[in-house]
Amino acid sequence: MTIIKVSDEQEIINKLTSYVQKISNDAIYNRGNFYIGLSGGSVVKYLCESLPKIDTDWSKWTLAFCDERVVPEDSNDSTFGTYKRDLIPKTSLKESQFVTIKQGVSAEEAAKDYIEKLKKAFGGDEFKFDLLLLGMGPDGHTCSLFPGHPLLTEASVSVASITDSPKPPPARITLTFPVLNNARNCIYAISGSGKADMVKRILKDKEDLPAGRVKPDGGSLYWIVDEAAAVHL
Ligand SMILES: O=C1O[C@H](COP(=O)(O)O)[C@@H](O)[C@H](O)[C@H]1O
Repeated sequence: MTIIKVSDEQEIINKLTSYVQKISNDAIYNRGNFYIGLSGGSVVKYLCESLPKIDTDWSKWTLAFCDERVVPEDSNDSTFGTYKRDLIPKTSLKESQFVTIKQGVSAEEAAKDYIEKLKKAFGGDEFKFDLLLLGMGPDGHTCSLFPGHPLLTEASVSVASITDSPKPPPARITLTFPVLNNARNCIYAISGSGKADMVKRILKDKEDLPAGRVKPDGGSLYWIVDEAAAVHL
């Protein structure tokens, strides 16, 4: 694990730009395509600023979601809806390159459908992402994997549904830990004093909280943390 301390949010964006550029171009050079998993929450604004600065072959990108809220695409809570509005117009990405959730169905059905869509995208049932871009809530959750929730030990499915998310909206789908820990690279982008206590509990005190369980098997893990969030490290 590499912890990268930066001064502020602008530096988080700069670091993301250089890391994603390198990882995407390596993936395209070595395997001909690039599979990335995007998160929601505060990470969205960083990515909508950093990704358009990247020099890459956008046509080789497939973009899926580490988790997604089961809401209409035009809802402010829809993670895809936000990237569609704030990222796509700034790049030459096409909407069809995003693996999106089925609309108008239950979380359970959306999760099952998402597994099928990922199988098509990856050409098989091993979902090996080149890069997952992750956020962490002040309670230590990542994706839609919350402290103390039974989904933390879910290993029978690659994408699970949740209808009792402690953070609204309650219905979501999420990648499970076996998929997260099968990624080639995972990057957390964390900012602000509101995350400082949790950053310390996970990175210094090594408490067993969901975000700390991301340890890609044979892959690389980076935590980009700004000064305010890293204050207790
Ligand atoms: O609800 C969610 O929360 C986490 C963390 O969000 P943040 O705003 O505290 O950064 C996010 O990573 C996840 O994708 C999202 O659905």
